[in-house]
Amino acid sequence: MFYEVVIPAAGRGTRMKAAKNKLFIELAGKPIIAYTLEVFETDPECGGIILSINPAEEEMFQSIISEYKLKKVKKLVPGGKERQQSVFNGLKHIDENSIVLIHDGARPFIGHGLVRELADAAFQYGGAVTAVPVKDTIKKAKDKAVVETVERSSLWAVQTPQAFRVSTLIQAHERAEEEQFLGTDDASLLERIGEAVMIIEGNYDNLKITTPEDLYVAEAILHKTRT
Ligand SMILES: Nc1ccn([C@@H]2O[C@H](COP(=O)(O)OP(=O)(O)OP(=O)(O)O)[C@@H](O)[C@H]2O)c(=O)n1
Ligand SMILES: C[C@](O)(CO)[C@H](O)COP(=O)(O)O
Repeated sequence: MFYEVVIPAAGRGTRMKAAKNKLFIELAGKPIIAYTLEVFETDPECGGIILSINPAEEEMFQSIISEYKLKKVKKLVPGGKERQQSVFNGLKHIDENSIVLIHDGARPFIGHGLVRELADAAFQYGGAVTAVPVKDTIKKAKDKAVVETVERSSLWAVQTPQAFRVSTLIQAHERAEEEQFLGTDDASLLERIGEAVMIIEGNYDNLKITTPEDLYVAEAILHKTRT
């Protein structure tokens, strides 16, 4: 299934506590964002990439695009204050009759197989996310006092890519904006307006590089995939 992708890359990386956008941090000599972009660059089914960025970082992104010969990056658009706004800004540049994938710049370890499964599922159902079964016991708490233990068998830790029919996702974003709803992922915007979202089981390697210790894990995953 032919698709386009929006990559939100305009975050500040607050939790990484680095002096720069965490997407410029290098793993084995290559910036994190270059790994992420290369997955889509090398997938024949990907028609184009829209990158949402902080305009102050445009030169850095352009230099990575040129160094890694990323020809599918069609446009750099300004990101927003929140991830949701960065995605919405990118979405405005995607053909409304197609399938779009939304994928965090900070998740470099995805493969073509999963990407294609998601695009196919979005064509069939409207929305699809990749997720892994939750491994820990999850408790709800108020002021650190436990309120309840949530039944784990139905819990999934949701990742990106998330794939959608473009018209459905635009409608969901417009409604969220009108109603000032801010979600932590795009699928939640579909869920709240009653649109279907299917889960495609992914893998635990699809790490979102968020905090400093994630860099050690990322190096290990990279090493594993190269040996
Ligand atoms: N206003 C924002 C916030 C986040 N992102 C992007 O969304 C993805 C997931 O966000 P996260 O991992 O939370 O990144 P940051 O926002 O950079 O991190 P933090 O929340 O620690 O500041 C990242 O690729 C990030 O660049 C974005 O495009 N625009
Ligand atoms: C969309 C997401 O990757 C799903 O796991 C995640 O929620 C984005 O990161 P954030 O830390 O919530 O911005």
